[in-house]
Amino acid sequence: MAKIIEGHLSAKGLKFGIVVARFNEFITNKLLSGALDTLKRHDTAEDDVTVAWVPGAFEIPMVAKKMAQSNNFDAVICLGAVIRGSTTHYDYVCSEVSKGVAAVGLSTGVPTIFGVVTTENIEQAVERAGTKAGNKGSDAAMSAIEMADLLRKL
Ligand SMILES: Nc1c(NC[C@H](O)[C@H](O)[C@H](O)CO)[nH]c(=O)[nH]c1=O
Ligand SMILES: CC(=O)[C@@H](O)COP(=O)(O)O
Repeated sequence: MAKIIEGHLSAKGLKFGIVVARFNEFITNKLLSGALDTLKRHDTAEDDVTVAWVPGAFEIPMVAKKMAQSNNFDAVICLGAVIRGSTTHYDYVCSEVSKGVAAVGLSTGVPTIFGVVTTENIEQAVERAGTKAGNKGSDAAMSAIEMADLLRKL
């Protein structure tokens, strides 16, 4: 019989860092609320959550890395909203934030969760920030809880 190791959704005693981008704050505030609400509903103590605001999604990886290296967090949740404009800027920001967040997780061993919405327009972003397509901040918090629990068991 194989030994199966799974992360469960109990966040009691776990510590979380959240990095959230101020750019498109009308969306990222909703992602943050979703993440905080989900952590709370899974028994995370308020004192066990630290939130750092950064200017835009491009800056997320640097602060996520600092948090992950601090040994103070079981997981780091990255929240942002990159919405396509009329130039190629969108592609550069998306590419850097996604690669950067992945690199932080792999290089530090601390689960670093990608809760950045990358959308073609504002409507798609609104849909993913607590309306018809759920709340990606809340989804990111669930992934963080599961991964933090899994990592402590491995
Ligand atoms: N256009 C978006 C940005 N752009 C700003 C960059 O993230 C960065 O802050 C700036 O280039 C300075 O280094 N950021 C987002 O989060 N969302 C966008 O839609
Ligand atoms: C995601 C972005 O880069 C965007 O806000 C920038 O818009 P634009 O390409 O029109 O400068």
